[in-house]
Amino acid sequence: MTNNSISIRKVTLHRLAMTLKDPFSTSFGTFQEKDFFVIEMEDDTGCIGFGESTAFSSPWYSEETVETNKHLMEKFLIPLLLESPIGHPDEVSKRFEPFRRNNMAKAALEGAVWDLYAKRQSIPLYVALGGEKQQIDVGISIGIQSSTKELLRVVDGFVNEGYKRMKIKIKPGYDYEWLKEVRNHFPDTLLMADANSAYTLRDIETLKKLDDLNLMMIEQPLGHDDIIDHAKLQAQLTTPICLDESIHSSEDARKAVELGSCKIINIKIGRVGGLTESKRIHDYCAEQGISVWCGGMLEAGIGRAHNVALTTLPQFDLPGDTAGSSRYWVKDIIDPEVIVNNGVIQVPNLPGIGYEVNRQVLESYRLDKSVFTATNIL
Ligand SMILES: O=C(O)CCC(=O)c1ccccc1C(=O)O
Ligand SMILES: [Mg+2]
Repeated sequence: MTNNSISIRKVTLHRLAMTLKDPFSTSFGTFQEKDFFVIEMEDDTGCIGFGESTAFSSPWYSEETVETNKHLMEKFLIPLLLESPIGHPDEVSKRFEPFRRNNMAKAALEGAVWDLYAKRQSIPLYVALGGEKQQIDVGISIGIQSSTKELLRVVDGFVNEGYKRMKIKIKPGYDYEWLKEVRNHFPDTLLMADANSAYTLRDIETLKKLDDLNLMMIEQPLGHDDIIDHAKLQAQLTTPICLDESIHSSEDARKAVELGSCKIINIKIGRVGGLTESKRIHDYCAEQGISVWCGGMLEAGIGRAHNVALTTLPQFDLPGDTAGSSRYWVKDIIDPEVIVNNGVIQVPNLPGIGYEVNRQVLESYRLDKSVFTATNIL
């Protein structure tokens, strides 16, 4: 270990409950309450880094939940971080490797180490990651609506706000006809669909019809754990398939690309186990000429800031789902909030994640707090 290595002295888990301004519906369920952890990590010099957990309360996007995140962090992952100094944030995912999966629990802690690492050097997190962009283009993800009229109204609002592309959630019975209405009203808008695994190959005729709508891509139409059927489907569609749920690592990305299961990958830091693995997928996709974009998990400000930093890497060549704080929250936990102007976020040139955590607001949402130090876990 060099004397630059990071000795973590204290990890605080703040458990927060926030309520979305509007319910958000997908093919698998409706979200309004968001329960998650803010990870506060302090080193032996008093420097502090922040991370945010992305699992939901129910295991319907992936098998992880807020409670499994808590279990993994408290019992297995935090003790590993407190055990010995860390030379570089890239070592964190390596250190977590003995424990299978649980990527969102790992990513929440790893994100705090990355922020801490950047803050110790007084450089922005995006610079520490090797990012280049000073501003990033973003789109928005639109949940399932009650009527086509309502869907058109919502799309119109976000088009007028300047978001760079509209992603519309679909499910069987809420797909072609609904999207055709949107396409007819917005002939030149960049549109895509996200099925969250709601279809099977038996639905191929419906999925092929979507080829008429000039969609940028269809995200995760088939099984959450599938790359075989997606390859069969991609061979029969002109619209590119983008994988979300199926990709948990750079190895998954390689296999999916080699099989022809997708032409685009949605990178979510939580789903793939952290920023180091996100970068690895990014680098592989850059080599292969595969487009990537940054997905979202309805994050509060800290998770959102991590997404902004990651998106500055060059192969993030399509607008992601990182909408502004005000799309989700009455009051976000960071100052300033993430602001989107005409579909563009200005990347902050401040140390670490580049946004201040507002302790007063954080505490107003806090249900619980637990503290771990090198001594009290022994
Ligand atoms: O606005 C966001 O943060 C992304 C919203 C979104 O599409 C989503 C929200 C919850 C669970 C899964 C997904 C998804 O990308 O599939
Ligand atoms: Mg998705």
